[in-house]
Amino acid sequence: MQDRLINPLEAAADAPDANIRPALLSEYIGQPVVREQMEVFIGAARGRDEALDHTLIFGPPGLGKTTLANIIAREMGGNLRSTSGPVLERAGDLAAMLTNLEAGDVLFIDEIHRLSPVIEEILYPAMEDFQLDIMIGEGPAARSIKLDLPPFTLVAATTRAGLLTSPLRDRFGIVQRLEFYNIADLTTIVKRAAGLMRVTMSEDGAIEIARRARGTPRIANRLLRRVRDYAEVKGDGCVNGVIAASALDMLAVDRRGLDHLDRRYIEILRDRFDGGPAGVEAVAAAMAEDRGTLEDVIEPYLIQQGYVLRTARGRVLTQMAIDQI
Ligand SMILES: Nc1ncnc2c1ncn2[C@@H]1O[C@H](COP(=O)(O)OP(=O)(O)OP(=O)(O)O)[C@@H](O)[C@H]1O
Ligand SMILES: [Mg+2]
Repeated sequence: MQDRLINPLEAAADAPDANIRPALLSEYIGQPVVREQMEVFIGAARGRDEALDHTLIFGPPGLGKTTLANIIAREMGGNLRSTSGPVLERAGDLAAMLTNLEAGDVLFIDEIHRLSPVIEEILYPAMEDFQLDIMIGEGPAARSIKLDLPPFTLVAATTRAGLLTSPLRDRFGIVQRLEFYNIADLTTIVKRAAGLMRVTMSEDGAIEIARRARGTPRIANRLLRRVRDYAEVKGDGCVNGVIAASALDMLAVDRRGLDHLDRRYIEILRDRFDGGPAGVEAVAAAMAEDRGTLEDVIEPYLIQQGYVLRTARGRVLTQMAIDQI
């Protein structure tokens, strides 16, 4: 996965993204349903001077979950406190975060599906009644204390909504699912980022990058940086359609936005499993990848684009995949 330029997972090299990450809902491109709903819910909560309901955001990596969490805090005028499921190991870790919140703050828990059951239990009363119920000390000296928490908003993100327990899921008043972006929205995202990065770019340059970004803003921004390098060295610095296309060809990102992992998945399903149906475990083993990577990172886009079907009997390649790959 390491060498995958269009790997949608976040990498250290994406750090400069902080400057191009949208800060307001009006700068959040695409996702019209999510944006419209959040405008209404945030507007209403602000009007009543209440904390926004707890919000769960789910969708494949790189589509803008963390970005949306930041925007919610900003639009609500609260502070954002961030943590993640795997980081919250002990009850005290969560208690410390909760007791430091001020009214109207947003507590952002990334990868909420990786929360331990103990921590989850503490979260329930905190979400429902803004109460913290914890045990202090051990053995005979142990006692339970109850603390009132200020009204806050829990914003949680996950790539695997299916892994959430239903009591946890049910405690979110707002659930938003992010979709892959279409070419038009990705083109706008690329143009906006290019503007902020002071890259000169033509419309067809932006479209070429958008087409190959696998429906994912993080990948679009990453490809933009590499194409800019190419334009500076091999051209006059301007990213036009021709420069973008030859840069992306050099980077082995194909015209459908598929990369070698996507193609390998399709080839394995076609050649070793006769096009399927094949169980996800079997395909993962054949690819020497884990099942989670297949389900989170590779399959969502292939399914959305119509290359692969997920059936009760397993994964099946569509005619389109057989014709094109
Ligand atoms: N709607 C959007 N409009 C413009 N840019 C966006 C949008 N969504 C995401 N981006 C850009 O894509 C980058 C990746 O988004 P983000 O980090 O929010 O993804 P994520 O869903 O949290 O991914 P992960 O699952 O890996 O945590 C951001 O830095 C931002 O620049
Ligand atoms: Mg994130």
